[in-house]
Amino acid sequence: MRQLIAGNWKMNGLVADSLSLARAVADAAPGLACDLLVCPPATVIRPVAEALAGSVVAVGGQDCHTHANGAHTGDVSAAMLRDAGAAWVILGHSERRTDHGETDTLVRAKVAAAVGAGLTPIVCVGELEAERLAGREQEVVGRQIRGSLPEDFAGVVAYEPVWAIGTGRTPTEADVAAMHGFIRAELVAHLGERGQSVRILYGGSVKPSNAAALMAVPEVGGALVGGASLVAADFLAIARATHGG
Ligand SMILES: O=C(CO)COP(=O)(O)O
Repeated sequence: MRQLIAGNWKMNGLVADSLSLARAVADAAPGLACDLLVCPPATVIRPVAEALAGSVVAVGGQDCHTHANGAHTGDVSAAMLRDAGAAWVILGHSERRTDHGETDTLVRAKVAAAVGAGLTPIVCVGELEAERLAGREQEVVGRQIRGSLPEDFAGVVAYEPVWAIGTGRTPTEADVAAMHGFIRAELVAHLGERGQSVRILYGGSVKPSNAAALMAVPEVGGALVGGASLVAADFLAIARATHGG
């Protein structure tokens, strides 16, 4: 399966800079051997999606509510993301889990809402540094997978160790291999045969300098890129580091 390079722009981007970033990615996309996705803030999804219409670059949101509409001030539903031009949505990012107290149960409900609205979910899992130091990373990630993914899950999983996000630190390739192998086994145990075809992205300080090594690790199906996705040249360099298999 082709690797997926997804950019999580987080809370960054006004219309003008978002459009130039999106266009720069789209211009280079036809020559790349991976799938490409950008996830801008909700306010610029529509202009970015319009600018990318007809390109191979997909657009996603960064969160959605569990309900399609209603009295939920400040929230955005999956149907609204879809209506704005998104086809994907990131769910359960550690920043959502930390900043907004999101639980596995809530993430699971959001997955159902996203799929119901026609979006493909990318569900994020990953341990805190203290949990890794205590040797509990597989226990934590296994619990997140079983709690956050419905049994009929057909999206993407992103392994993002919380301590690697925005820090410039990454796990060793051996640690990534061990965790992705563990996640694959958990997916198959939880989802049956369908668990074999779920792409497992790595996220956390992916840069042009480390992308080739990380993307070559077995069971790494691509990357979820934060900071480096805001610079077109860096995001594209990461995309060129995929193995296109
Ligand atoms: O959180 C991330 C992507 O969702 C990773 O962020 P950084 O690439 O900035 O570490």
